[in-house]
Formats: sequence, C-alpha cells, structure tokens
Amino acid sequence: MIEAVGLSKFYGPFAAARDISFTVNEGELVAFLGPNGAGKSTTMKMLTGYIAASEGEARIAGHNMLSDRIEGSKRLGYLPENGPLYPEMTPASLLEFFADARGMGLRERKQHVERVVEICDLSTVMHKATSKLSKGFKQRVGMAQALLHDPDVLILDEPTAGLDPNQIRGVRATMAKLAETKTILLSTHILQEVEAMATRVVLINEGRKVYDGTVDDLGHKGQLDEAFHKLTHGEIIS
Ligand SMILES: Nc1ncnc2c1ncn2[C@@H]1O[C@H](COP(=O)(O)OP(=O)(O)OP(=O)(O)O)[C@@H](O)[C@H]1O
Repeated sequence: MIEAVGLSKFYGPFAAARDISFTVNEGELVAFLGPNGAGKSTTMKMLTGYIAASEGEARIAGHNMLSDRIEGSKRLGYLPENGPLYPEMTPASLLEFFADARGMGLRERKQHVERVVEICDLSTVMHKATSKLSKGFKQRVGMAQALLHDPDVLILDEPTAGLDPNQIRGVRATMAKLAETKTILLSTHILQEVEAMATRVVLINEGRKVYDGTVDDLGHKGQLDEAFHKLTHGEIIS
C-alpha cells in the first residue's frame, strides 16, 4: 500500500535521503525511526507527493505520487510534522476548506466533518483560530484533516511530538483504533510507542536505510533503545 522505490532527495550536493526502498503492506503499522535529521520527514514528504523525489518513485495504493498524485491522494491521509496547514483558519473553516478541495458534496461533508470531530474530540475548539490552540489540539486538528476523507492509508509524521502524557495517551488510543482498519506509516522518537503498536520497523540514519524488519528481531522488550543506538552508530544487529 505504501511503496518507496529507491527514493533520494538532494539539496545541492547534500543527500537528505538516499536510495530508500521499503513497503508497508495492507493492514500493517510500520514505525519509521531515525535520529534527528536522518531524513524521515523528507522521505514522508516524497511518499505523499508533497515534494518531488530527485530519484526513485513513491507509490500509494499502486498510484505513482508524481504522475498519478490525485488518485493516490484519495487513498491517503497525511499528518505533516508541524501540524495542520493554514494556522490562521479555525478548525471548522479548515475542515470545510479541505472537504471542498476534495470535492465533497454538502451532505457527505457534514457526515465526514462530524465523524472526525468526534474521533479527534474537537467540538470545544471548532471556532478558535488554530494558531491559538495548544500543541495537543493543533495535532488533533492535523489528524482530523488527515482522516477527513476516511482514507485507508495514513502517513503520520510524529503525531505525539511535544504532547503531554495525557494527550499522548489520547493520540495513541486513536491510532490503535485506526490501526484496526488502516495501513499506517508512523514516525516517532518514542520507542515504547513502537513496542506497543508497530509490527515492523524501518530505521534510517544519515539518509540511508539501515534496518527493515520486525520489532521482535530488533531487540527484546525494553531493549529497543540499545538496538537503535547500535544501528545509528554503524553497528549491525545480528
Ligand atoms: N529544504 C531543505 N533544504 C536543505 N536541507 C534540507 C531541507 N529539508 C530538509 N533538509 C535537511 O535534510 C536532512 C533531513 O531532514 P528531515 O527533516 O527529513 O529529518 P528528520 O529525520 O525528519 O528529522 P527530525 O527527527 O528532526 O524531524 C536534515 O539535515 C535537514 O536539515
């Protein structure tokens, strides 16, 4: 459902991502890990068609995200790293705007907006400017926008970054529910989150993939941090 095929992104001579290939199969929740600056967001942006790859191909549900982006986007929900776009809009107007952009009719729009407002628990903030909301609510607005068209594929860039423990709990519960029916690629720095939810891990370091395998093969419970440290310091996990 999510395919990275030899994806690279160059900024001048600097490679933010280099020859990254992996797939996320239907129904999987794959954790996308790597130290700060490893190239996770860059790879996710290429996968969503948000930026063009310098080399390689991104496919969502079989659709090439450069040549067939509109069809691919119908199947995809994307939570960007910095929360929702257009912070000056209220959640209500932002969701209206995205519903419009996705060509939803009035009745369909009402149903979808009501559904995501409930999933993301947004009813109390619908008419406040998004820029004035707490980090947790901003993330929820971003999540609501990603879920608005009920996509079956989700790419979520650090959905729990900067949240307090209660908010993290809430977002995790939402993700666990979503994982029952959707295919998810999730970037995070929280390794307990990986142990709790992911079936597989793709780990990148300095723009290159260094691990693609099951959580169990990466390390015993509670030892993922050691495996992470080794893989990002040039060691191989045997
Ligand atoms: N537009 C750009 N121009 C130049 N360099 C960029 C650009 N975007 C990203 N980079 C660089 O590419 C590298 C990878 O960045 P990226 O944001 O993908 O990392 P990341 O793994 O998501 O990091 P983090 O965990 O901190 O969010 C970084 O060194 C970053 O500075």
